[in-house]
Amino acid sequence: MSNPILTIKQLGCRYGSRTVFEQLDLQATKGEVLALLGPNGAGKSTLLRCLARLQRPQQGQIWLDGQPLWHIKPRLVAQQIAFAPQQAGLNPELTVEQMLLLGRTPHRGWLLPMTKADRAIVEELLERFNLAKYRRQSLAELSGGEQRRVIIARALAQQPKMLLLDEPTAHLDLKYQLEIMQLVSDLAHNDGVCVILTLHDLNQASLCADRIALLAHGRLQAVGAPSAVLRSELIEAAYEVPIQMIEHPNHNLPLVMLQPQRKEVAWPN
Ligand SMILES: Nc1ncnc2c1ncn2[C@@H]1O[C@H](COP(=O)(O)OP(=O)(O)OP(=O)(O)O)[C@@H](O)[C@H]1O
Repeated sequence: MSNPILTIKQLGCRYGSRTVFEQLDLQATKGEVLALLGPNGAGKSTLLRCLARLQRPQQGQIWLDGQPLWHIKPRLVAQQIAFAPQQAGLNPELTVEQMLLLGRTPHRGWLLPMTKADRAIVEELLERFNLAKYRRQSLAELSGGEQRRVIIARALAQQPKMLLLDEPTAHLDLKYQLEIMQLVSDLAHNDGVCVILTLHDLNQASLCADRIALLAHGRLQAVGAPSAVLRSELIEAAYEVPIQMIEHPNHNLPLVMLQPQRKEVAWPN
């Protein structure tokens, strides 16, 4: 891989005596969308937290643009990496607008006033995420989907080189799911951002990721293009459930179908 922005070597993480994953090697480049897949508890969020420097791994190393992540000053890390977690701490004092302005902090420092450029970035995001009408409301007053949009918009306000999104489509209706998938693609392919996101919807991953990394049973099981990773033997072993693969009708991409036991009941009309 040429000039990776992110290099992970032999990474291992545990909580107490419980190992979450180990011997994890992975690289990512500018301008790519990398989806992290894996069953509940596989360690996807833990890995994202390590990359956001919120959690120190017990083993291995992470390099950002060739520098060991833990040797870079926190402010410089915050200028380059933005993390949108599954849930933001709800601070009832802060409005949606203030939350987004907070995203500009790494670029201006705590005590410096907002510049016109900071405000313009926040205004554009309020419009883009259809949040302008909620600008003076607190997060606690918003629905789950609206809160997700605020969390993602705040991360974008940081204008990072690497964007980490933990389940960005959770709680979103179809329109916003599609919008997030499109946004992720635009950020990577037009603006050159490296986007790493966790997803539970394997088909969304197939449709929006350039590469997929499959984490299960404490190890990275496979990394590669959707067609290389979304294979029945790999998915069935990772998720421990029988599936069937089909091809998307309009794109040359694999889709994963569940096979529930369904009883056909004839209801009277
Ligand atoms: N702070 C913590 N203390 C102890 N154990 C933790 C902590 N955070 C996570 N774990 C455990 O580590 C494992 C990995 O959790 P993690 O949240 O990283 O998985 P995940 O793949 O993101 O799961 P999900 O898909 O359910 O969100 C889980 O078994 C979880 O219970």
